Amino acid sequence: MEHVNRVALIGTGAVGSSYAFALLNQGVADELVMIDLNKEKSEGDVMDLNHGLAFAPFNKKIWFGDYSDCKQADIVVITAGANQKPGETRIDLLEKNTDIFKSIVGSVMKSGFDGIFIVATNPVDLLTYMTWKFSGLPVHRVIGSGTILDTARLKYMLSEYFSIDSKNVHAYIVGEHGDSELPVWSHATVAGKSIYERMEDHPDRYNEGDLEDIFQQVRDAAYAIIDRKGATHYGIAMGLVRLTKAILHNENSVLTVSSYVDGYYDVEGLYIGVPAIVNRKGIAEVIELNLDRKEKKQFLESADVLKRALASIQSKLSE
Ligand SMILES: NC(=O)C1=CN([C@@H]2O[C@H](COP(=O)(O)OP(=O)(O)OC[C@H]3O[C@@H](n4cnc5c(N)ncnc54)[C@H](O)[C@@H]3O)[C@@H](O)[C@H]2O)C=CC1
Ligand SMILES: CC(=O)C(=O)O
Repeated sequence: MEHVNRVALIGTGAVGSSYAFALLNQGVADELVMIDLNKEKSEGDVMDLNHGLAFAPFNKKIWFGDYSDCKQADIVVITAGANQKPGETRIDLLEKNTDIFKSIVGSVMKSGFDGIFIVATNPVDLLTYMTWKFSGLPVHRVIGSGTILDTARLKYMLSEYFSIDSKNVHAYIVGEHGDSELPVWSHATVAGKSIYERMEDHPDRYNEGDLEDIFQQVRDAAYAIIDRKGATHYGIAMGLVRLTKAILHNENSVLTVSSYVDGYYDVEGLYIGVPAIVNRKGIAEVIELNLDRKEKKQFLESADVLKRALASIQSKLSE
């Protein structure tokens, strides 16, 4: 009998319901079970999505469920928890969301789940670490969305700046999904040329100083969107579907996910956004880029921000 791919989604708020919608429209996964404390809203979403099935690429099964449904899930995606209010950083959410995760991850594991976790709730690097600790699963089967969204934002903005299709732009944001993240300009390419070479082709059009402005817009994008509409959800939802597809379709895709690094980049025992090969087993390999001196310093500073935040919450692991 053919394997039926099941995704269990925990948290069906702005991010979760957008993910469900994108998953359905892209025809990824055979079954989707939606779980949330807010039963009414989640049930409403399930009804609404089911009414769109006739227009989806192929038929799916979608239902409002409970933790027992996680037992047969290939992937559990967690988007539950508090989001940032205007002016709040992602790290400000740490304590509140760690408590929520302790209960959610405990309930998922109690079901007998033995698949792959994808975490999107903020602060995502730290909650991915917590999910790993609370679940006891191997590190390669606990993945955070990390800087996939920031990398997508960077590709979009570079594509606009250079007037080149974003598919021909290769550039990564790494580090914390948050204020200390950094761009890896030393490995950025546009139309097969290093970003700096491409700028030299047209010195009348391009200026290296513009790169800092582009990066700042990427780093601060969430604040800009939250100020305008209260939350960001479409971009991350599409990124989560991309990640789900890379796993279920065994794609060996390179994505800047939050991965466990221990000894890589001199960082020990931390989840942080780095390029990694993702396939049916989860994270198959973390790619260690040859960062230049400035980037390495920034990366270590970003890891330090995460390390300090983690230290402030260590007691939650032994409670
Ligand atoms: N990693 C990334 O790039 C991004 C992450 N996010 C994060 O995603 C998270 C969710 O954001 P939104 O969807 O905007 O929030 P939201 O408030 O719209 O939805 C959160 C949902 O979680 C549910 N929930 C809370 N506690 C729960 C529990 N114990 N069990 C089950 N469900 C529970 C709520 O009922 C609600 O439906 C936030 O932490 C936000 O910062 C948002 C955008 C991008
Ligand atoms: C909210 C958030 O983490 C983002 O849009 O990047």
